[in-house]
Amino acid sequence: MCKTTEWIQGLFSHRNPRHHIMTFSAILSISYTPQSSIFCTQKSNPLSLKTLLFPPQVGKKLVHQPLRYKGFSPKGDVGKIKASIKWEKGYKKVEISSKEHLAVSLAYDVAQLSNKFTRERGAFTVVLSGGSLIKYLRKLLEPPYIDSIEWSKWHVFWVDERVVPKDNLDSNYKLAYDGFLSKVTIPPVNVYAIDDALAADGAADVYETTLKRLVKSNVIDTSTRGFPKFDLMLLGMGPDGHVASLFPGHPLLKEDKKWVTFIRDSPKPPPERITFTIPVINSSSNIAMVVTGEGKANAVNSALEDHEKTDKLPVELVSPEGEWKWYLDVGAASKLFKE
Ligand SMILES: O=C(O)[C@H](O)[C@@H](O)[C@H](O)[C@H](O)COP(=O)(O)O
Repeated sequence: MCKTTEWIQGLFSHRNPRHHIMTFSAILSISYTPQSSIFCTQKSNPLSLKTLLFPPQVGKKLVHQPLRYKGFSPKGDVGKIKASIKWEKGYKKVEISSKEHLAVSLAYDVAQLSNKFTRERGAFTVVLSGGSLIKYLRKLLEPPYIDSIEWSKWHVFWVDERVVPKDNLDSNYKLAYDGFLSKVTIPPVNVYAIDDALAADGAADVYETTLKRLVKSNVIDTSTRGFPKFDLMLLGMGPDGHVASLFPGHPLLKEDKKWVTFIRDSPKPPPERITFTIPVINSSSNIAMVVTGEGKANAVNSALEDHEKTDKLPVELVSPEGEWKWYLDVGAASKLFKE
């Protein structure tokens, strides 16, 4: 159930001088209640609200003002602002909030999805990233979630992993284990770490074989194109727009057959990694993009604007079959909604 204290909805068109017409539907809310869900459909009366809040003469400028206009302060925890940005497959949902509120909202959404998939499929397949993502899962370790989530139904994977021993400080498995997995009751057999005894190519092959087995036994769903369809993929993004271990300009971005591949020249250390490919990422039922920090503002802006480009950032190749929601802090969102 979506509980929202105040809704402002405006529908508008914006002509991007560099490209062509983009249509945004911006939905702004102020709320202190963690009410959002990737599936949460907000009920409002756009016509009357539009008439009330955006008089007919409203143009581009006013439409871009609400972030400042509503007294949105980068320092104050004023609640969150949402925007739903239209794109060819529906809406990219965007939430902008403080880092603390981001963690609250993310936990709420993950718990909703866990309930849904556990009920519908008897399993919940979750893909983790490395980096700061793990710390944003921290609210799941607190009541009410820690006691109410059916952890035994979770199956945990990594969208990418560094090819290092599991007890190495660089290991994404170690990061997730120390910060999250060791504190919940997911059966160890449902946690799919890489085989750290193998080199990158072997580890990628073995990981793909594991995925194939789990697709066959219906633990992992399948997309119409025959790729594994994970229930929820939790992605981070680098300042250069990389996702998983798919980096700008790298040939791996074009991989369209393999499910899992490897890289030996990652520009972000350590150099050897395995990674899911773009078609696997795009087959997801839900993608949650968790992006914080001003250093990522340009890449965020690029990814959320809908104009045509030839040289796309990795994040701009993400185009999930299912739902797509962005969780941004004020820094990462600082270049959005600007003239
Ligand atoms: O193994 C990795 O390096 C990560 O999986 C990587 O893709 C990460 O998710 C992004 O770089 C964002 O990391 P931050 O959130 O820490 O910036």
